[in-house]
Amino acid sequence: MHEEPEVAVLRYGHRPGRDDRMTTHVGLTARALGADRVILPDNAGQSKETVEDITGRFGGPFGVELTDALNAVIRNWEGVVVHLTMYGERVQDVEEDVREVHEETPILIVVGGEKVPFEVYEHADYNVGVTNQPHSEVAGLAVFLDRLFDGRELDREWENADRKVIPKATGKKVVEPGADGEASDADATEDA
Ligand SMILES: C[S@@+](CC[C@H](N)C(=O)[O-])C[C@H]1O[C@@H](n2cnc3c(N)ncnc32)[C@H](O)[C@@H]1O
Repeated sequence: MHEEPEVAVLRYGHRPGRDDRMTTHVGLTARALGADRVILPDNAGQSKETVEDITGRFGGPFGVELTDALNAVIRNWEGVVVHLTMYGERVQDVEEDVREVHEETPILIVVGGEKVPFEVYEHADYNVGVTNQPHSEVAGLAVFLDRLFDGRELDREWENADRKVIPKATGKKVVEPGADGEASDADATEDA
């Protein structure tokens, strides 16, 4: 999926303390569900560290950046800007359009925290609602990415991981990936 044009996620706003987990989860969700990088406000350094730590252990590639110029990131984006908001067009009505545009063009997905200024709505090429009900930036991002990639992100392979979870019906199995990327039984640890 990484030969496709870039998918970046911009976390618009961060209240230290109150938003720490949410901002971290925006980053982790962006990573797990197929985005190439997340851009966080510069007061979210702790979230950056956590997402980088997870990428170091569970694999990448995935980039994490801080910015002190959220509006400039949106204004200067060379591609399509999708702002996720409960007030937007229904995701099921625009997803096909967005997928087509993405075949040729990088996408910046903007998710808010506290109130998002109207300027963002105006600059966005698409304001998209994952339902028109209030919920969470993490939930909205997850559903949108899954629609964007049409589920392909679920089969993604991870590079340079120092551990890999082997899916099990019951219990936990974590292994060290072998040189060929395959797990070896000798490496297996239960309950890691
Ligand atoms: C807790 S909401 C607060 C939004 C705030 N009331 C405003 O007007 O911008 C935080 C973020 O979650 C996302 N969000 C919440 N509900 C959504 C929905 N139904 N569809 C898409 N995104 C949603 C948006 O990105 C929003 O900025």
